[in-house]
Order: sequence, then C-alpha cells, then structure tokens
Amino acid sequence: MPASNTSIQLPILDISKSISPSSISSLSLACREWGFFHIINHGISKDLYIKLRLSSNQVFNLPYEDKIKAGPTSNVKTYTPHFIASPFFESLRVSGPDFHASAKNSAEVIMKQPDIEFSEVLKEYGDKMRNLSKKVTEILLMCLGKDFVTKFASEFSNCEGYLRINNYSLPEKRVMEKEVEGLGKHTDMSCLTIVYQDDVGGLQVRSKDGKWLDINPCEETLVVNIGDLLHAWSNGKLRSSEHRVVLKECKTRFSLAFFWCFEDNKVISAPNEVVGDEFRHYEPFMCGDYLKFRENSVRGKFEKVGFTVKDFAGI
Ligand SMILES: O=C(O)CCC(=O)C(=O)O
Ligand SMILES: [Fe+2]
Repeated sequence: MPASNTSIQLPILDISKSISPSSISSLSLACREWGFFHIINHGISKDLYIKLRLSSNQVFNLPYEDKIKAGPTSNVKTYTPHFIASPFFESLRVSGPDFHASAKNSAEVIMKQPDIEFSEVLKEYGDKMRNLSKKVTEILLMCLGKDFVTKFASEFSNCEGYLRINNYSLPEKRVMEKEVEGLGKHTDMSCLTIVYQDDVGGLQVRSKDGKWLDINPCEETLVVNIGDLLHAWSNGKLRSSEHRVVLKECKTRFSLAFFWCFEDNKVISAPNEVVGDEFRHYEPFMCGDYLKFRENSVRGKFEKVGFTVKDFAGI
C-alpha cells in the first residue's frame, strides 16, 4: 500500500447561512474535482455525538455471540461483523424513516436489556441528518444550475437515509510496521453521504490521478461526499470518488456515515438540462437494481472496487 501523508483543503460550507455565489462556485469546483467538502454549523451538538458514541460502544463491547444475532444471516441483518469489510471493521446499520424503531429492533435482538436511550439518540441523530441531507441536496442542485432547485428538487422528494455506525479497532499488541486498511477503497451507493469522523483521522480520498490524500478531521465539522446515485443523475458532474480508511497506529476509530439514497423503484436518468451539451454517460437504471448489483458482487460490496455505477450503467 503506498504511503500517504498529503492532505487536501476542501471548502467549508456554513450550512446555517444562505449560500453566497462565491461559495457556490468553490463548492462546484470541489464537487467536480473531489466529490468531497466540509460543513459547519450543522446542528449536531457534541453532546448528541457523545451520547450516540457511548450507547453504540455498549453494543460493540458485547460479545460476538450477542452481536451476531443481528448479523448477515439473521432476520434483521443490521450488524456487519469483523472480517467482512476488513478484519478491523465492524458496523451497525440503523435505517429511516423510523430510526427509533430500527434501532430498537436491533437492540432487542442483540442486548439482553435493551437500552432505551440508544433508540432515542438514534432517532434524534437520524432526523437531524435527514434534514441536513435535504439542505445539502438543494445546495448541490444550485451548483449544477440556475433554478435547478425549482426544477428538480421533486426528483429527490422520496429519498430516505440510513446510518452506518462504524467501529474500527486494531489488536492491542499488534506491531504496526505500516498502515493497514480499516475500510478498503470503495464508492458510496448513495446520493450523498454525511460523515462524522472522530479525531483519529485516516479517511482518504483518491485523486483523479490515483493518489491517496488525507481528509483530516476538524472539530465541529462534518464531511460530505457524493455517492454513485447522484454521480449518475448528474451525468458525472458531481463526482463519486473512491475513498478508504487507513489505520496508522494502534488505535480505535469511530465514525458515523449517513447515506442519503433514492427510493428503490426510482429510475435514475440525468435530465437533459443537467446533461447539457455533453455526452450522456449513463443509461437510465433502477436504483434498487444497482444496489442489488453491488450487494450481490463480492467485489462491489464493500471494497475491492471494480464494480461501480460505471460498470453497471456506463455508456
Ligand atoms: O469511517 C469513515 O470515516 C468513512 C466510512 C465510509 O466511507 C463508509 O462507511 O462508507
Ligand atoms: Fe464510504
């Protein structure tokens, strides 16, 4: 794995304010080049984050035998154990629209005495993320063209989100000769993803010429990245970049990735006005069919990219 120590400066968008024309242009550039940017004043308090982290850790700290009750072969399928995405990664999924019910469902399967706060905190976080995702979608439409919010916001009106709570850990006595992949390179199967990463760092984006660049954590700042669904809908104008997480020292790492997605039966086809005078790069496709394509191909699933929306619907 090539060593990496270069970080990139991404635009920081103050989501609490109305966006200025100069912010639109720097954001548009970042979305075309990197598909990544930062947001601040997002309304997720440190207190909410800490509560969510503490109650998630209660789940991750349980024995494997308990967690696997919600594993890939269970009815709920919300827990991804170690050794699927990587030996150092496990995650728990909580889905909208009813984040409370989804969290409660997993907690009841996994925990002997389900923690009521877990569902409440997840509801608060999920609902806030849904509102943030709607705001960010509108801003991205502004980046694509004048009046595009009025023209195209309705295409996104049935979007819904799910949260993946990611827990990274390295064996304690491991001698770290070099960094290891906590989560291998992949593109996200979303319209957009909003990530709360802790202060450990390790998130990296792959540049167009194949270099890995660090996206350094920054207090009070969330990372937003474009996923494959919006990449295809925008005819590639908003870039879904490959990214990964590397673990550099003997540390644990915790992140919250919220995926904002079209409904399964949505036909994704870039509107003519979005394509403009460029070539059309993607055939229309049904959102759910692409998700199935990724889930059913080991290569496309979590890592070992190769299979992305280009392979599925690229012209
Ligand atoms: O852990 C992170 O910072 C990012 C995780 C990620 O890329 C994902 O869950 O898709
Ligand atoms: Fe990702």
